[in-house]
Amino acid sequence: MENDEQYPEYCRNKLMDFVKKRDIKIEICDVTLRDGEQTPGVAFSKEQKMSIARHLDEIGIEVIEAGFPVVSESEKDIVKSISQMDLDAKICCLCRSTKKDVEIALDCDVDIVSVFLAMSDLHLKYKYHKELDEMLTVAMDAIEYAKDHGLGVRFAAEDATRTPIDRLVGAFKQAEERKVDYVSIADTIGILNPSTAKYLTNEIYKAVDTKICIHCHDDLGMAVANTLAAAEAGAYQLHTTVNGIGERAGNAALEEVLVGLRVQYGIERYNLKSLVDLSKEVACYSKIEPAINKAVVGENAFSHESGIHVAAILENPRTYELFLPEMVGGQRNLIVGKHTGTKALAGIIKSMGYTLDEDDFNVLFDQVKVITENEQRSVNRDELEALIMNILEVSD
Ligand SMILES: CC(=O)SCCNC(=O)CCNC(=O)[C@H](O)C(C)(C)COP(=O)(O)OP(=O)(O)OC[C@H]1O[C@@H](n2cnc3c(N)ncnc32)[C@H](O)[C@@H]1OP(=O)(O)O
Ligand SMILES: O=C(O)CCC(=O)C(=O)O
Repeated sequence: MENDEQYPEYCRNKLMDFVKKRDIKIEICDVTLRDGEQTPGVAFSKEQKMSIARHLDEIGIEVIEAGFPVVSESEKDIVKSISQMDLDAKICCLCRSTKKDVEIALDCDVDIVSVFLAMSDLHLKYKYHKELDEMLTVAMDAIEYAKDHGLGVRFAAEDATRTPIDRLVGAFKQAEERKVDYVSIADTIGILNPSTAKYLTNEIYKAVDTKICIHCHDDLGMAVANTLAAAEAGAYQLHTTVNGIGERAGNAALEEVLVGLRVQYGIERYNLKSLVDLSKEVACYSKIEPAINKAVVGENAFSHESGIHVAAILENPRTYELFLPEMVGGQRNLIVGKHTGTKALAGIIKSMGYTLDEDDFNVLFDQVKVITENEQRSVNRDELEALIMNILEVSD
């Protein structure tokens, strides 16, 4: 394989030079330990949460949402323990729009509280059974209380993407008067697409001077695209979870957002080398394996079987890889299957230390085709070696 220094680890999307967008000035707030843990059936232990937090910090994640302390005494203890880990990342926790939740957060020594409030008609009517003004008054009181106690504050508009924009702007302005540090656009039910993510973020960007957060759910499989589209319109804090875990279809996947930031916008400051390890860790603790074809961290993210692809990859992997597996701590797998070609098979057996004469090679190639087609599967390296040994024995 060619090791050509002129190619970097990844291919920059040069088409981005033609796209109209704001300067990408961003930070990441990873919410794996809070929204990620809201995945049905997931409950991380204290040790697991602390280990994930350390890993996120090593990657260079700027803000870690450590939990929702009002959930339980144990959750409160975990959030406090993470706050005391002395990480570079700022530690944030979730609070309803109540003083009580902020008081509990204060006990946890967090840097930032995320005070959330839904303002859509549906949520006001069926969840709170209250008028907007009443809810907003309580929310602003909670925000003032948090600010008075020296906390950083995010005012998060739950279900923002089904809330009238003027109502959203009005509430954000009230929060801004109270000097909140961030306002958050939460796409709670995942209705956005990249066009509307850009439109809504742009409207908020024009109306307020406070940093904007974007929090996307993946109900239509667009959470990562929506997050990046919002960043192009001026969103500053991008919310992610490892492996995209979270409520229902999950959240914007950290690994995809980080690689997206690098490939699309050239943001290189995050240490991506441990993304695959972190994914495995979270998969183990959450007991949820990412899909085999999941971008960046799925088992097939760097697997290749097709003869034409493998033949080219053997010359230079960049022919069929947007970024090299080493960039994210992954590994390339060349698979022997129905679609394997002669160059690929020759390259693979050579890498295993074998060379066969033409007749033996043709026998091996035919055997591989028969097995993979009749049994509808690939051939692993042990089996391939056994086939080779058998052929060599017969021809001796
Ligand atoms: C979009 C999001 O992800 S929001 C976060 C969602 N996460 C979770 O719910 C996970 C953890 N939740 C829990 O452990 C519990 O639901 C708790 C501890 C938060 C609350 O438990 P309970 O006191 O038993 O209340 P319950 O869950 O039945 O109902 C929620 C209450 O919170 C209120 N509430 C919900 N959101 C808010 C808000 N943003 N601000 C103020 N009150 C709120 C509801 O109106 C309801 O109040 P009510 O009890 O007066 O009717
Ligand atoms: O916007 C936020 O910071 C959190 C909101 C949230 O979790 C949601 O609405 O799904």
